[in-house]
Amino acid sequence: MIELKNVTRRFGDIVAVDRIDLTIETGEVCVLVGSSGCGKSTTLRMINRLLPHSAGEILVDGEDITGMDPQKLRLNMGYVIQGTGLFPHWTVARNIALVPQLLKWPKERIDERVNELLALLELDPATYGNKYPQQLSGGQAQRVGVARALAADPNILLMDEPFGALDAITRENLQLEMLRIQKQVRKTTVFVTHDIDEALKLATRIAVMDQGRIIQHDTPENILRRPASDFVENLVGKQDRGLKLMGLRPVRELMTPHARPRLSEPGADGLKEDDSIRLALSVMLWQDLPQVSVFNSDGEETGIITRERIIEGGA
Ligand SMILES: Nc1ncnc2c1ncn2[C@@H]1O[C@H](COP(=O)(O)OP(=O)(O)OP(=O)(O)O)[C@@H](O)[C@H]1O
Repeated sequence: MIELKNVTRRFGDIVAVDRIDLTIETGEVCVLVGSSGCGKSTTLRMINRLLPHSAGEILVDGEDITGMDPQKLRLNMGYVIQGTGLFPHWTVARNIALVPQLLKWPKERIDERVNELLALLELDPATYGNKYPQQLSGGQAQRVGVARALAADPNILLMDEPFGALDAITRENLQLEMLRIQKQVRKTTVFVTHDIDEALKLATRIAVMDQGRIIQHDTPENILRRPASDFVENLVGKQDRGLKLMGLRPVRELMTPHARPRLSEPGADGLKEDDSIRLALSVMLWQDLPQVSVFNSDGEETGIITRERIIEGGA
């Protein structure tokens, strides 16, 4: 758990972060969102003590970080930044091995861990382990950055606009990867972005910041349904809130289940129970279908979702 209590950071006369209180529970993904210069990165960098705070208290699992050895603190916090920060003259494998090496893990354990992480990030270890960062695409390099942050299995993951420089498709893929990985590894994560759609997709809770203050800290659903101010309402977009809410809900919630799962033809068309209702609607509109089949993770058809049901209960 991470707790910020009445935390302030000044740069000369500028108050970059202004008396914020924020609690991030273990296993949560807290996304800090807000316009440029509102204090997101400063907040993140105070948590791993890259920046000291000017006032207030920051606690990690109940312990005040001011009294901790900064190196030790950072070894327990993976840090991912935009543009990756990979060492250009080191291979991918050596970059990922950085923290385990600092921790003096035995070589075999490091090799095993590097391969395990490359596989987790869907990069073939034999193909990518010996490449250099400049031989990778932006998306691949960013995956390596995430692998490096996870290398020594830290409890906490700090991510500062990690996908900000990527094209829309790569970005979306990495967001999906991150959701998948988070299901497996459940790290307490603080993620900075200025993209509200990214925040809605990834967060268990969103902290909206403006001018150094946190103006709302809530679940994505509540941020959409009950924005605390005009600022938050404008940030989430007044008009397409209904669609954004549909994006948060899985098909499972509105499907009509079959009495028992049915075996399906290999490659049969349809949606997965975890797909969003927004995706279901999009598929139906695009293919002009009144309903679509829904499949479970074993590939069995478990029900259908209809256009009518979505319109009745979608948002
Ligand atoms: N090292 C520094 N020296 C002086 N002022 C700084 C420094 N770092 C940040 N600031 C100021 O503090 C404020 C908050 O900056 P911060 O980088 O935390 O914002 P941000 O929300 O992360 O913005 P962005 O999305 O543009 O990265 C800004 O006014 C910025 O100019």
